[in-house]
Amino acid sequence: MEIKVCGMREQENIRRLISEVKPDWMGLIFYPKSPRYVSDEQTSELKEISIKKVGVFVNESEAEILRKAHEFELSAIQLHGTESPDFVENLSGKTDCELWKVISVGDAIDWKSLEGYLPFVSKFLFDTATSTHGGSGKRFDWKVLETYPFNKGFLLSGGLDEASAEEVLALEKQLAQLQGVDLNSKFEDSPGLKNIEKLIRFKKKLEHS
Ligand SMILES: O=C(O)c1ccccc1N[C@@H]1O[C@H](COP(=O)(O)O)[C@@H](O)[C@H]1O
Repeated sequence: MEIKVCGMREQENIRRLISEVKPDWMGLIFYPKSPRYVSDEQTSELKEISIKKVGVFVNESEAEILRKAHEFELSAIQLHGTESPDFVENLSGKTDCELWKVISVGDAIDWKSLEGYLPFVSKFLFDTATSTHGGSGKRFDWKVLETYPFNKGFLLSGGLDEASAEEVLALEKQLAQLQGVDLNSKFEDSPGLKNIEKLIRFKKKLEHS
């Protein structure tokens, strides 16, 4: 099970994340309205760090996404807005980064509407639909995923906390396409500052259950 820790930006916090938690991915949020926003001033301290970085974008222009991907040496681009399949197709021709499309989940998911993304994305990421786009700390009802019809892997997101580990493992038994989890606001002491001890405990629970 992969672990992505999102919304990182403080140097000492990142150093501890890499050495003590060792997640598979670290997320940098490039959505200006987010309290976890990473600005261009942080480029030099964040580019050359030894972990795969995912840039999180919300309805950002293609040029800006490509610029940030280059500047911050991203391995993946997480499209967290209402980006269309055409937008994702165009972007896929211009970058070597993995593309992840976020699906905002309300009461139900229209699986047909995801088909257009399939050739261009490495994975989907399911998050709770909210007006802030993400980082809400709110969970959706995971039952809607039980009818997931594709082979494509996905990450589970939206309000995951320490207590979610057992349920995540139960869902993994049901759905082989569940590749990993995305951890964010429920593991924070303040926006953008993760509680390393909570992350370590969560990872241990995933590994030892
Ligand atoms: O965290 C944010 O501020 C944010 C803002 C806009 C888009 C995405 C954002 N974060 C992503 O939100 C999900 C779920 O986070 P949470 O666990 O509910 O806090 C996660 O994928 C983050 O990458």
